[in-house]
Amino acid sequence: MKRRLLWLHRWLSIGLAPLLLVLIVSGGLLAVQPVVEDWVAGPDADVPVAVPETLTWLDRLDQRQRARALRFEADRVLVLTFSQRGERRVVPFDLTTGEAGVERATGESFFRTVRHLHKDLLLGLDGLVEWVTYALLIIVVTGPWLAWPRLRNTLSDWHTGLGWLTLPLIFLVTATGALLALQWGTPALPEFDRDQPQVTLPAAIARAAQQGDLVAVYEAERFAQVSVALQGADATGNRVTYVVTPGEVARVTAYPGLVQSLHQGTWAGAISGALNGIAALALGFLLLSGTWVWLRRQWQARRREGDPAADILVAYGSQTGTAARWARATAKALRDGGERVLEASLAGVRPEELPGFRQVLLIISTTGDGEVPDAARRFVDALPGSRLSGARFAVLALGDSSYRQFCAAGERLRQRLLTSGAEEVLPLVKVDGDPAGPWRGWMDRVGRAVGTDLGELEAPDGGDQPVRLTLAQRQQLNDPADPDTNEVWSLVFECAEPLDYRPGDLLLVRPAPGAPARPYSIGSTPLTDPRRLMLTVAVVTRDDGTPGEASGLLCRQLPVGTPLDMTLRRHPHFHPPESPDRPMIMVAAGCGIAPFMGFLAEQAHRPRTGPAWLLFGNRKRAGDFFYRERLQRCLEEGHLYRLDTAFSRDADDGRYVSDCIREAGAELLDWLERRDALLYACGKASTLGRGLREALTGVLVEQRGLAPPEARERLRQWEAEGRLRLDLID
Ligand SMILES: Cc1cc2nc3c(=O)[nH]c(=O)nc-3n(C[C@H](O)[C@H](O)[C@H](O)COP(=O)(O)O)c2cc1C
Repeated sequence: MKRRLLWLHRWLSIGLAPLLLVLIVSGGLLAVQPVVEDWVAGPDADVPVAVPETLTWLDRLDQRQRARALRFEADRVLVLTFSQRGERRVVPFDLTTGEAGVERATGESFFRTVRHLHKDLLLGLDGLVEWVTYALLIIVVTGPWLAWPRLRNTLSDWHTGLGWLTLPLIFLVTATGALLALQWGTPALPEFDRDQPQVTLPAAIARAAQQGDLVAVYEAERFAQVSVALQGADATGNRVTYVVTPGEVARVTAYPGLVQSLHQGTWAGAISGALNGIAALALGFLLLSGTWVWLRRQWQARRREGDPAADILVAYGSQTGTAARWARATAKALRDGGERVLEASLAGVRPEELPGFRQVLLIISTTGDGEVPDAARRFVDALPGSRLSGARFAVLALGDSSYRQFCAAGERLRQRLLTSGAEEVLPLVKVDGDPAGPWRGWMDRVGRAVGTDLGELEAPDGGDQPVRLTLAQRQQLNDPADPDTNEVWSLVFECAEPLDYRPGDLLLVRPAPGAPARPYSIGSTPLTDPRRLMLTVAVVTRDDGTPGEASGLLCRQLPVGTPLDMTLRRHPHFHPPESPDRPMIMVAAGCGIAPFMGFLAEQAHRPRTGPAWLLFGNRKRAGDFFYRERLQRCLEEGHLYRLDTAFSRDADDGRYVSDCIREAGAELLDWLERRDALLYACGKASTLGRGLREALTGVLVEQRGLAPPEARERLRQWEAEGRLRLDLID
């Protein structure tokens, strides 16, 4: 329901913005018209002038009966308006002397134009104005259902806050506008024949006095070619309005009527005019601020790293950061060669964008059992059915031939691009292990394909680093007596040399020569002790009940005190925030807590003002609440600002970490959007990965009124911007 309302509110406003703006600005000007006119011309008469005296003055001052309008003002001034050959003249007469004063240049013709603009856009489009008025009423009425006001200094909160604050006023002017469009509250005018001779002002006044109860006059004006509308008073001093047509003298009772005077802001003189003016200002602000917020979001969604006018796209799909690092080196080499390059994660690219580039270079790794990295999955899934003729691409596929499906993700990407009609400009290059050599060969051909001399190529810094570590401690974290829990160990390794790494980097363990390496997140910081490094490892159980090779080696077979050769790999995408005041949210399921113990250790050593919030889920509070005491201490010492837990197999809980996200949705969004927090999540792709995306999508739908596709798009955008960082492995 809320989604539909938001859809209506947004698209009616944006679609009709120019027309709405014309109506709002012209309405605002008309609201202040009486005040401006009083200021230019002087206030109206307090007392009407008797009919015989009015007729005498007209007889004296306008013998040829040319006046179009008359108006008595204070201090005995009679203003006559003449129009001759399309030109309006406004002449004031001092009734004490009978002399004509200086002709006035009133704002009347300006306001007449504005009134026309307000009623029919100067083009006779009163039907269109009518529909736009109903649309504006829908926009105003749907507004309050979309968000509560909040006292925060962002443009979108000003939009909501001001909308709520001025709601009675803006509702009044729009609802009365819609009623008038429906002909409610407008006076019923007598029928008349436009071919009849014109009724003059004195004739109209005389007839209204004879046939009706008019005894004194405030003002009169000819209208609709042959008629006269006049305002005066009856014998008891009550205001009366007459419309005198060639055939009829009609006393109009409903004029101006409550609806009309509410809409025009004339029910309480200058004050009501000012209130309507405020309503118009508020509506104008709401329209512009709402549109601006929307445009800004659109623009942000398209923001990428690099040159907006780039004609070469370097895009990557990376699970643990290698492809991203080589993509960066690729982009840098091309930029150094004078090319205009856009560098982006495939998480932030749509297939239909590819034909817009002269050349598309794709670097993609394979993960899991021949799978596409998480961040690139959406892109690869969207390829079938895309029409990409005109797109020119080359793929560098990273992989490891010890896996059964060597470079399968790169092959799948290439195949789908070809099927969609894209043209492959260089043959696919498959990388086995270290990309340095094959990358240089590929770049030579890339340079030739784009016609640039790439010169000296710079391989990325911080490549894999071989390390020899000795197991120093091993401690089981789950309760071995509880068969409901997974076997998880905390391992501490020592190194003879100080190690250079950051929490979140990876330690690759190859259990036997030729066997695939397994990555483990490092959960310590060199700030505590540069010669020690901590891992949290779950024992993988294979279908036949035997443990996985790498996890079995680390948790069961490797005796304490034994050295092991491993590889340290940078994973900069999953480091704690660089800026010390940037808040961080950590979402961990099971042994996904691994890197965050390092984040918290770093938090304790670096003076940081940005708070840390951990959401942790596992099976049983008593059996596998990993690092419980240490987390408790972090809370007490203030390194952890908040800890939410969920235990799915406890009778008194039964929640998953994704439920924690749903429950804390409003606050979580506040951290992400207003406090510019980073959200990290670590766990299994199949469980945490899916649960987290669904929960965050649900929160955006519920809290921000987005449609699910929009919410998913927002997540994709956050992932592409690096606000949402996932380390998901199966
Ligand atoms: C858990 C895991 C699974 C992998 N699965 C495959 C695979 O199925 N096929 C393959 O060729 N390479 C596989 N690899 C090797 C990676 O593709 C290779 O290490 C690559 O350089 C990683 O790049 P990235 O850091 O950008 O994800 C796997 C690596 C890991 C850590």
